[in-house]
Amino acid sequence: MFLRRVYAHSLKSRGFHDLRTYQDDPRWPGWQVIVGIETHAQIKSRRKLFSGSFTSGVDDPPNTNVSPFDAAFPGTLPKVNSKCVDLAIRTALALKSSISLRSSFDRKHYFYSDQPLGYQITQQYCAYVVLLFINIPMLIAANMPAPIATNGLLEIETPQNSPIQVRIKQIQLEQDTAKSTFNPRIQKSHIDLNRAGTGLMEIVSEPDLRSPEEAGAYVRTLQSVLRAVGSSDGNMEQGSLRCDVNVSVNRKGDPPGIRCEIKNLNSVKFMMAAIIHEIKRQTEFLNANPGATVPQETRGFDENTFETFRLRSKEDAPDYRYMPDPNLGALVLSQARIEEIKKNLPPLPWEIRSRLLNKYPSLRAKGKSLDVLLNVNNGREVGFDGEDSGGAVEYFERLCQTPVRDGNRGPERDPVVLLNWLTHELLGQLATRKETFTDNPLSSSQFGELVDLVQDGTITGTSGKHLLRHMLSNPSSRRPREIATEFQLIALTTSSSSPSTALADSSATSELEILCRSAIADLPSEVAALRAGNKNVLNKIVGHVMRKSRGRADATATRALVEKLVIQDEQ
Ligand SMILES: Nc1ncnc2c1ncn2[C@@H]1O[C@H](COP(=O)(O)OP(=O)(O)OP(=O)(O)O)[C@@H](O)[C@H]1O
Ligand SMILES: [Mg+2]
Ligand SMILES: [Mg+2]
Repeated sequence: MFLRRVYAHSLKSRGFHDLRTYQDDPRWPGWQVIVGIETHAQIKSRRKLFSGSFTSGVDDPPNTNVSPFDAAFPGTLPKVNSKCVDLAIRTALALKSSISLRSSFDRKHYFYSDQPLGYQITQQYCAYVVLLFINIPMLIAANMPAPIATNGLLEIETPQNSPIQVRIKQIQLEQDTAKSTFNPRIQKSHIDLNRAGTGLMEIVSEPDLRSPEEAGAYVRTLQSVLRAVGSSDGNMEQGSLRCDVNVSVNRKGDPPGIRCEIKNLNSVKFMMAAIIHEIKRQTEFLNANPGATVPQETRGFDENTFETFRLRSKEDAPDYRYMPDPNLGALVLSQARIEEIKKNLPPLPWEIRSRLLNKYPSLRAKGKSLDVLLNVNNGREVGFDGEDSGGAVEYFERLCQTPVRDGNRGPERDPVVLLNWLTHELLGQLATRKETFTDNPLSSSQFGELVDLVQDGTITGTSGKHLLRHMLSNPSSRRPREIATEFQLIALTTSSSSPSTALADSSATSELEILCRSAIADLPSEVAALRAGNKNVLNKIVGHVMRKSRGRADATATRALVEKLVIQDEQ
């Protein structure tokens, strides 16, 4: 009993007090997987954390945004950028953390070419002097962890489970490093100091995740929170969000295993693949070495082989020689400042989600697409005045309104159809162009009209996608109907199933008939098979017509017409 209590206490002190009930996973039966994630999110501020120089985008020429402090010139001093602090407070409030009214900065020493100062300024310990009055006054230098926020909570959802509460251990402010690139051809390293000193938030989760899927959901949810509060772009591809993932395995009923940390993962896909490989590697090791524990290591991830590899063992772990930064005083926050930021906190993803579901109940079945929408909802400009330049959610809500065109009310729009077009087609095509929602040049009235044209049969779905591609490449204020007419995208239909549009005129009808007749002439053996009762070949004939019409033929109308013509010819 006593030992059990001691064991429970030791787990609790290591952050495991909330161990969830064991759930067997058929991919690794008998094993429990534990994952904790350290996320580094670049703070979305115009200036760096401790210097006045601007932060850089990916396209900035190397070494253009560098102050003497960023380049570690002797005699230069850091000065905290209060905007970065405010954004960290926003994040902490969104993650339901307790904010330290007094925190401090430390130096974490290591020597690397992308680290001009020879140390990184971060938040690790608080070495201030505490006066204790017991019998005689005692002076104690307390080494207390002092990050800006601790004890947070983030609720995540996975399709398999009910919502999971992931505890956030701490949020700390720190500097980003410079970037070094090695050119093997000329055997030279190049250093770009643009990133040096950019503000980062390290957000550390407790070991509350139990599968690669939960880890993926955690990072995606965190991304949407950071974007909603405007504290980070959270863009993994561009490096504004990077994850170190800690993985351990233990047999059912055993205490948690020894963790290995996989560094610097820059996509959710790679992170999940790294976890899967670690589970395989660690369980194989434990099966092959009964009674042993997994050696604690820091590992990297090879994006080509999808495997992790050893970087260093615990024994080789560097001694960072943490010490308080003597050039930076304590970071003292007033309750009033925190309250002010709280008052202006924009709605959080889960609040927006439930508001949208209330307004459009049919979206309940579209949970995944809704998450995509919330995740890209970062159109707003960062500012504390509550100004909103319009994110993806606002765009979607504008789309859902019944349009009034030329004084007439348009058709009622279906939120499910609009969400599909927005998340699959619009975001999909933007992604192939390496763009994000903020680059979308289509107004909500243009995009809404485009979807209306497809919905009322004026153009086919295929033509709708072509039209969208064209409008993304050639931004203008022109109406989609006008462009569709100019490019002859108007659907070819039969007169009997003519859509409610004046544009599907009789010439279009005859064009479809001509195309169907020529397909019948081109495919005699398929026509013979159709006559013999093989309905499957109909798809081939319809496909032929669709191709010849460059996607303008309406599939249902074409099907009916081909059948009719084949039967007619027979008679
Ligand atoms: N047994 C375990 N299995 C998996 N993850 C664990 C386990 N124990 C702790 N963790 C996770 O490891 C992470 C530890 O991060 P933390 O920043 O506290 O320390 P660190 O990795 O030692 O330091 P550094 O910031 O220098 O990398 C946390 O996310 C925690 O949840
Ligand atoms: Mg850490
Ligand atoms: Mg770590």
